[in-house]
Amino acid sequence: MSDLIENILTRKSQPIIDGDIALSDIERIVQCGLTAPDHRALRPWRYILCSREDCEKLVRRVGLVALAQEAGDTSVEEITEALQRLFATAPRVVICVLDVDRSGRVPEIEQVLSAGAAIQSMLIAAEAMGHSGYWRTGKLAYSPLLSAALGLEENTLICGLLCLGRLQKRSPLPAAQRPELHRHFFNLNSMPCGDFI
Ligand SMILES: Cc1cc2nc3c(=O)[nH]c(=O)nc-3n(C[C@H](O)[C@H](O)[C@H](O)COP(=O)(O)O)c2cc1C
Repeated sequence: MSDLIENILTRKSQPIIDGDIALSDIERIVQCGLTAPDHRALRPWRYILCSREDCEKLVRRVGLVALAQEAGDTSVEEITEALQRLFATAPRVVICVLDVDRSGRVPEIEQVLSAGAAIQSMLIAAEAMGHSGYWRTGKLAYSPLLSAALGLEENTLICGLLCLGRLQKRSPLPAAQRPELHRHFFNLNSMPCGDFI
């Protein structure tokens, strides 16, 4: 089996990653994301790299946005805590955003699928390079405060906070963790027909 297939089959997200990775490796990983299938070549994705040192900067920006928008203290606290928790899990976070093209040329769902495909490619690339990753969303991805703090427009979605780093020792994929093929993959002849036949 090729290394690529083996990498995909044994891929495992790592929730806590400690070691940092070189910027050149992150650029390579993002380059892999940019090969995602993309209907009509919209190129709707953007990737914002943040390091642990950027966490406080983001927290400050969120505070300023909240002040300007007169948003409640609790939402600032929630986002601050979520940011601190996020950066405690990994040294680098790539914020994966999708600038949704609403011209109607490509349905939004296809743009979201493309953004997801790009993130999956980045996860696989990171692992193939000996690094680790974890795809997160949670309240941060859907926080208008964080979006504003990042200067994102209204038509922009945060599709993932891709945590990246290097582990001293990666935990292996536990046996039988992956779904069984026969539960998800069917032959047309084994599918029930509707009444129309
Ligand atoms: C769009 C998306 C968002 C996710 N958000 C979170 C999240 O916020 N927190 C979390 O613990 N796992 C999240 N996950 C799941 C993990 O990234 C991971 O896939 C899961 O823990 C299973 O591990 P595996 O990738 O090794 O199979 C998300 C997955 C996807 C596809």
